[in-house]
Amino acid sequence: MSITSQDFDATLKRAIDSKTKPLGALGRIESLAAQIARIQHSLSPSAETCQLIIFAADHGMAAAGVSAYPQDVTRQMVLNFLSGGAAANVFARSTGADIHVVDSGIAGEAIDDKDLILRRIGAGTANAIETAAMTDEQLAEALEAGKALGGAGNHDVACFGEMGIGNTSSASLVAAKILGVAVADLTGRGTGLDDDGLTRKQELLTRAAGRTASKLDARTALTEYGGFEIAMMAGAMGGAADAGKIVIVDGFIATVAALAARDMFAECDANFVYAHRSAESGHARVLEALNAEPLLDMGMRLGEGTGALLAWPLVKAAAAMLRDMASFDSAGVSGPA
Ligand SMILES: O=C(O)c1ccc[n+]([C@@H]2O[C@H](COP(=O)([O-])O)[C@@H](O)[C@H]2O)c1
Ligand SMILES: Cc1cc2nc[nH]c2cc1C
Repeated sequence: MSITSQDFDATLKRAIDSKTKPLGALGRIESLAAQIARIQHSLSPSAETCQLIIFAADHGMAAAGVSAYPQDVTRQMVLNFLSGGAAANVFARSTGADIHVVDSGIAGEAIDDKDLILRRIGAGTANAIETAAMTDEQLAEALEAGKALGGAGNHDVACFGEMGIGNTSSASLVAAKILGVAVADLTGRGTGLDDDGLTRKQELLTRAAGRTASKLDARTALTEYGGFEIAMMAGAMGGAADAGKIVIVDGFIATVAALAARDMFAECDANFVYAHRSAESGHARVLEALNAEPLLDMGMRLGEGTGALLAWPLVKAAAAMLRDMASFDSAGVSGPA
């Protein structure tokens, strides 16, 4: 006989409330544990193993001057990931997560490195200020490749990160079109534009947004404005959720991928845990639209999945709490008077 979700929720609440602590005293760790238990349909859940996949790609828009850094930095940072020197590598080592890097469409020749996963959709997107960033076929290919990568392997936890100069512009446009809001309201400084740079970015993105209707479905928004890494990450989030993994959503760009995934893949968001509130100004608004309260607020705006990696220990601890903590009965501790 199968247990209904109502029965499961009641049993789960009893299990959490019977742990040796005052009722509710572990705060958000308790709701996080409940979410993980529902994802795994288990009162002994596990979040012990974690994989970070970083998707890297370039953006035609970068040439218009929407970023504080040159496009070459995407490729240079991928080489840095491959030699283990980036923040994502350091955090993966310090938390014990596995890390993989995917070329989703870096400009120029493909990088020749045995550790780099090649899923190149193209050598960067077209300039989305003037024209659609990618074709329908390219979007379908990126979503499929992402789904397969996100669903593979047997880690309990999947973190997805990105690297792509210009991708805050792409993410702001995709989010604005899915939510039907003005892109200027979701436009921030990215890697660190000054005031003049931000004004110019807002003007360019407003021009780009003017090419299409004010509200678009996720697939059209990704085709018009998405990056290959953002589309692949959205697919990976859907694939990982399908495979029953806990998905930790990183910063601004990753949250926009989650917003798109939610529109495209039914019920995947039940598996999403939002890691942190990025300092990128549009992130708070997108999180609000998702009704998501992230675990951390560290003033970070790096990307690469760094915020997701820092949130993993909280996720791991929440699962361990439910699985391993003694109950009042088993420990012989008195309940409330
Ligand atoms: O994750 C975030 O919230 C975040 C916020 C701002 C910037 N980034 C990173 O910075 C790059 C994009 O910034 P930009 O200014 O080139 O659009 C890209 O590689 C992202 O990983 C990431
Ligand atoms: C140096 C650098 C590292 C990054 N990591 C993610 N986005 C980045 C952007 C820059 C510019």
